[in-house]
Amino acid sequence: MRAAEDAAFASGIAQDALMDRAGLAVAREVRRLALGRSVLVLAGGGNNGGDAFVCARYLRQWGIDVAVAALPGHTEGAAARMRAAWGDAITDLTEATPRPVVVDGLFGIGLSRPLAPDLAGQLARLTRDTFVIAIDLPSGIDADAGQSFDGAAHADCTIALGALKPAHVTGPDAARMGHVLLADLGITLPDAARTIARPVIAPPARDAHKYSRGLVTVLAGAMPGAARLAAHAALTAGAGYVILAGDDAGIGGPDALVRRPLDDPHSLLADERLAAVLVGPGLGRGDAAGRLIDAALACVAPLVIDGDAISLLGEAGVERIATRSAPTFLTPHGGEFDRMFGNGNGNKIDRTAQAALQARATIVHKGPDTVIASPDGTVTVSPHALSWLSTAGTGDVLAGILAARLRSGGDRAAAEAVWLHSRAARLAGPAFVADTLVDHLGQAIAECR
Ligand SMILES: NC(=O)C1=CN([C@@H]2O[C@H](COP(=O)(O)OP(=O)(O)OC[C@H]3O[C@@H](n4cnc5c(N)ncnc54)[C@H](O)[C@@H]3O)[C@@H](O)[C@H]2O)[C@H](O)CC1
Ligand SMILES: [K+]
Repeated sequence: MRAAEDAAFASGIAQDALMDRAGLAVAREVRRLALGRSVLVLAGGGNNGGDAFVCARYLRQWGIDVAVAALPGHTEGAAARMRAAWGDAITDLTEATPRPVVVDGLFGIGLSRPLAPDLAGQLARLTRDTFVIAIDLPSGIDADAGQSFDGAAHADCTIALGALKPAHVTGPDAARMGHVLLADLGITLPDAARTIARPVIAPPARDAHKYSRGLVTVLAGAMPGAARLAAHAALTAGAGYVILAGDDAGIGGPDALVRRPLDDPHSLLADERLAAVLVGPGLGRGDAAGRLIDAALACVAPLVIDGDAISLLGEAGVERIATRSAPTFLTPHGGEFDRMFGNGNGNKIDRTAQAALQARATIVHKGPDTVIASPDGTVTVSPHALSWLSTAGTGDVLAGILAARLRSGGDRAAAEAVWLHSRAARLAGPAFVADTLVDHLGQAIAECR
């Protein structure tokens, strides 16, 4: 955002004009949301406060009852000019009284440390039992989502200026934003991370057959139920033919699943018609698991690696994955990700993007926020998973959907899979078992027209 602003200034856009756009965009939303109620605008000393003064000026101009409480501000620059242009009463934060609608314009992306306790206390006092609209970010939040500070504000609605920042979509503070709206400032932004959108999934071609739709082989291990669940999800999510390979994989599951023994995994995976191989769900961590992983890594088909397989491969697996000739997809949750890539610094977006480059693989880093990063640098964030998804088996379903989407989804397969999985969870309603997700995949796909 800083770079985009600098480029806009260099191209001749005046800082005052940009601040006016920002403040006006906020004022329009405040007018819409306040519904005639009186408004208290909190203004900080920097540019976030500058936006707040612009907002207050427009609200006053539109006849809305608005008061301003501010921190001491800079004496020059755009923010100081906006403060001067307000030209009306300004109270100290400690003397301000709450109003039904509070606009939080204390700090935005310039925040570099936690709010001082007395300031955090004032902010909490003024935002209790009021409708809070945050300018760019609730004050006290690290915009880069690198860390989570004590004393940060919360909002009912956050108006992100120009672009979503990492904290809007990832990390624990994403839950403090309320409803996030994005205001266009009319400046050019680099092609950075995107949030997920409903994919378009075409029906199979008129002359489609089971192999053109995609042959998927799922390798079963110590807990064959997990592999069966993944295989069932793959069948339902659009694969033409699904093989469930394993010693006792023959119990239960749909009759359309084709069962194969796993006595010779190398020749099983040598089938040139394979659209995808999935290894990991319920694999276990014994010697047999290691041999299956070796066979899977050696095969020339696109490969999805999930669960135990990621943990078993660990750090040493990164290089082995990077040297594969066919595309590889990893679907770790946080713990599995850390086991393979370490739990280094930075937010989830940056860490996942870095890992994708290292492993030359597409990584679906799961959690309440799922980050999908490809080796070509593309990043897609799915910000708000349903917390009901946090049960055993839902990851197996995701891995199966992903394996199924690889043939027709190509580069978009991972985003398609995450969207379908998340949508199926919403359709399943609360308190479902993972198996139930599979029953809702058809409806989720039907929505992707
Ligand atoms: N650049 C522009 O013209 C526009 C920016 N927009 C808005 O500006 C903010 C970012 O503004 P900035 O001045 O860089 O920072 P803040 O207003 O967020 O912070 C001000 C200032 O406060 C100091 N500071 C940092 N942490 C603390 C703390 N914990 N306690 C006290 N003081 C702190 C630090 O010196 C900061 O510089 C952006 O979010 C937008 O709202 C607009 O988009 C329009 C154009
Ligand atoms: K703010």
